[in-house]
Amino acid sequence: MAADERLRRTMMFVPGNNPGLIKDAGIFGVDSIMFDLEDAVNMNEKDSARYLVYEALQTFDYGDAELVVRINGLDTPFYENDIKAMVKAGIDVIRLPKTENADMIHELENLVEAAEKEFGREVGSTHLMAAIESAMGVVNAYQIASASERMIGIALSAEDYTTDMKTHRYPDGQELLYARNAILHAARAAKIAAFDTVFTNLDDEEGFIRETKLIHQLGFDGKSIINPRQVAPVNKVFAPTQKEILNAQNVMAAIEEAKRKGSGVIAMNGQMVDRPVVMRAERVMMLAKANNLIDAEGNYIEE
Ligand SMILES: CC(=O)SCCNC(=O)CCNC(=O)[C@H](O)C(C)(C)COP(=O)(O)OP(=O)(O)OC[C@H]1O[C@@H](n2cnc3c(N)ncnc32)[C@H](O)[C@@H]1OP(=O)(O)O
Ligand SMILES: O=C([O-])CC(=O)C(=O)O
Ligand SMILES: [Mg+2]
Repeated sequence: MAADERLRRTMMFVPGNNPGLIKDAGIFGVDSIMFDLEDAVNMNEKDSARYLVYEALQTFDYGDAELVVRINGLDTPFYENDIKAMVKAGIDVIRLPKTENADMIHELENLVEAAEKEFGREVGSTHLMAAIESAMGVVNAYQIASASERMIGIALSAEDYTTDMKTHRYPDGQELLYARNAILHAARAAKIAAFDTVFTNLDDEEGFIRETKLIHQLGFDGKSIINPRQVAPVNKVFAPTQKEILNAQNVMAAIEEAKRKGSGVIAMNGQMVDRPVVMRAERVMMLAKANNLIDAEGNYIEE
């Protein structure tokens, strides 16, 4: 599947030092599994975690999930070995934490390309994404997002970001309003995905759903998550309603009719249907399919 066609509603952190979690990470239906070599792993376990994730990637079948690894930052002694091992293992996406500027993506890209050549991987096959965790990163978000053809997304990392901003996270999320919007605009302008940050209080399901509804409304593609219990609520928020699905089906039928008549635009119930409307309808149908809300013929399945 092309990198930009994927659904990326849930990107689940899996600590790279925990064999049990790594083994079972594929059974929860997440869109992307993100093995973590950075902050979930103690300093004295960096080498063993890298080895464990490398072995897991050779051993386990994670089905259709996109496989991502969060490597250690460019200010650590670990990132070069992380990049080599993960490229050798054939990881889909490398996520760089604490990204401040485009030069960091260029450095990452050079090392990834060298590793692809060293290990006989196709040059360009390893995709990249950046976590933005500071004021500097937010200010440079578009430069970061557009720094490489390999970039598939940027993510807000609010735990470190709020620390850098000399605040902390509040239930209403006002402290993240600017960063969320800046990151979204940068991602959309660069035509890559935007991911919202983790929600760390696993017992506050109501707060988690409230935050997910907000970021869905803003336009994020999905959320970084830390636990399988967070998958179903995110998918539910991102699932289209029956009305949205029926409307999308009508749009697709109308545009087919327009094409038969040799036109790219047509009116449907007095509303103009053109390319942006069709693109929204296509995304609704993709989400409907992912949530098993339509059958193979595209008919809505009554609950
Ligand atoms: C600020 C940052 O950098 S955030 C990123 C770094 N942090 C992380 O990676 C943390 C990832 N999450 C976790 O380690 C765990 O979810 C914890 C420690 C937060 C909570 O763990 P638990 O209390 O065991 O959660 P819970 O009881 O809900 O787990 C349910 C099941 O899901 C499994 N599970 C929980 N989290 C994960 C995960 N992230 N990946 C895979 N499996 C998981 C558990 O092993 C358990 O399986 P079982 O039923 O077979 O025993
Ligand atoms: O990427 C995330 O959401 C987790 C993280 O590192 C942070 O919040 O600092
Ligand atoms: Mg962080």
